[in-house]
Amino acid sequence: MKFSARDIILGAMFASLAVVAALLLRFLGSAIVPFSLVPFVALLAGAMLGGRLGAMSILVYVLMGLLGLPVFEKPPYGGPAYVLQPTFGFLLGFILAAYVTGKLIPAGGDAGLFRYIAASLAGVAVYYLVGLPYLYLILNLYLGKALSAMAVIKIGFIPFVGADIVKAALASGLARAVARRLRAV
Ligand SMILES: O=C(O)CCCC[C@@H]1SC[C@@H]2NC(=O)N[C@@H]21
Repeated sequence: MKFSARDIILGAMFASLAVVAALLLRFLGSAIVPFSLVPFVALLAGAMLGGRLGAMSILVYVLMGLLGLPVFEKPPYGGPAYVLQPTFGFLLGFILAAYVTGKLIPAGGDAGLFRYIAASLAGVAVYYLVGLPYLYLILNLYLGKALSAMAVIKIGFIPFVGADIVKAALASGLARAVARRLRAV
């Protein structure tokens, strides 16, 4: 897999944006599943950089955290043991979501807004499909909470899905506007 200097700079920028997005909302407290702006960054990375580079940028963010940098939103904020946090599945899901979102948008910057929104919504579906089963497994099998699937949906999906659709729409609008501007120059 080859990346140009431009790819590396863009990937690093989006990894940094994910860090800023996580740090910005730390003050919200330590709910089991926090409100997060990282999904917005992941969808934007996929839509703007394409599947491969978008996913790579979010992978770099997740690896920074796993290596011990305090870049995640919830305590303990980083380190390898974060894989046992109930929300770690969402972080894995963001990598895949960036990939899927980017792959569903044709390169070249002339896709319509509907295409961007559909691709971003597919990305939202992807991170929930990874994040919710992971949340269920960690809460039940590791933390011994005995929660039903419905209870997990009430903690990890219902409070957030509306705002996540808004994030997908905003990421789509921004990515398309930037692509059109770049095509015009
Ligand atoms: O940093 C973490 O530990 C990941 C947080 C995941 C939060 C999830 S992502 C889907 C849903 N939308 C949000 O705004 N928060 C949750």
